[in-house]
Amino acid sequence: MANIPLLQCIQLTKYYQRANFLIKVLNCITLSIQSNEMIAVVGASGSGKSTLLHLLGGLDKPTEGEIFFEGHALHKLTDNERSVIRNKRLGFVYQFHHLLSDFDVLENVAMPLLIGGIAFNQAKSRAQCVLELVGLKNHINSFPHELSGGESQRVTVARAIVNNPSLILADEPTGNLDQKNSDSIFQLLKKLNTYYGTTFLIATHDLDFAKKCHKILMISNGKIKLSQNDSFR
Ligand SMILES: Nc1ncnc2c1ncn2[C@@H]1O[C@H](COP(=O)(O)OP(=O)(O)OP(=O)(O)O)[C@@H](O)[C@H]1O
Repeated sequence: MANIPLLQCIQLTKYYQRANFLIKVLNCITLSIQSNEMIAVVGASGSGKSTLLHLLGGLDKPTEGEIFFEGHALHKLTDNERSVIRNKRLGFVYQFHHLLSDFDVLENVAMPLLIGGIAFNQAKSRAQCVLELVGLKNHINSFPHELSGGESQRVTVARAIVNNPSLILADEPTGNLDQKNSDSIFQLLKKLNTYYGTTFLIATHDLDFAKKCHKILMISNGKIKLSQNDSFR
């Protein structure tokens, strides 16, 4: 029997309003993602990578089509219902780190747990474990402005995984990093994929990064092509 996909979208279409007309960014996309996959999303600038991630992560609603995540029909839920699922089951990693500047690293990472109603001490100790996992135990009391680009990105990854999500959507996670930091972020995501079974969908312009993922999803002219990565290592 075929596995039930972790995430599935059926005939997904997205239009945006631009001045007096509508632009169609995604055109009738159908896609299934199984647990444990690590998929790179590639395509030219403006092709719709972020748009796809936002729709699949329930941050925005499609104009047409259906999205199912762990059996939930995201397209039918209210904003509130989607945000509950996002907080519990999904993690997001952005290129621009979106760390809260008035809070230290530990508090930034603990924040999703605190928002989810977890007691402070428990949230803090879980955040501490995750920061050790991403190699930042010496920075738990640093503030975002005291971190390098690579360290900030590790904090973002730590914050994304603190809830133990089944799916992480990463938008240009290595966009502003040098090769060494980019490799190290890839190794970190790969470790989470291998040891914890976390599924990843990663929008990237970095083709070397993409070549190291299990599959590559190419967006062009509103359509997608998902292929097994022959050069997967
Ligand atoms: N909220 C919005 N309103 C109107 N148009 C939008 C909106 N968000 C994105 N777009 C347009 O949709 C298209 C796809 O944008 P998107 O950000 O998804 O592309 P992308 O592939 O992630 O680009 P990049 O690689 O440059 O980050 C672009 O033409 C963009 O201008």
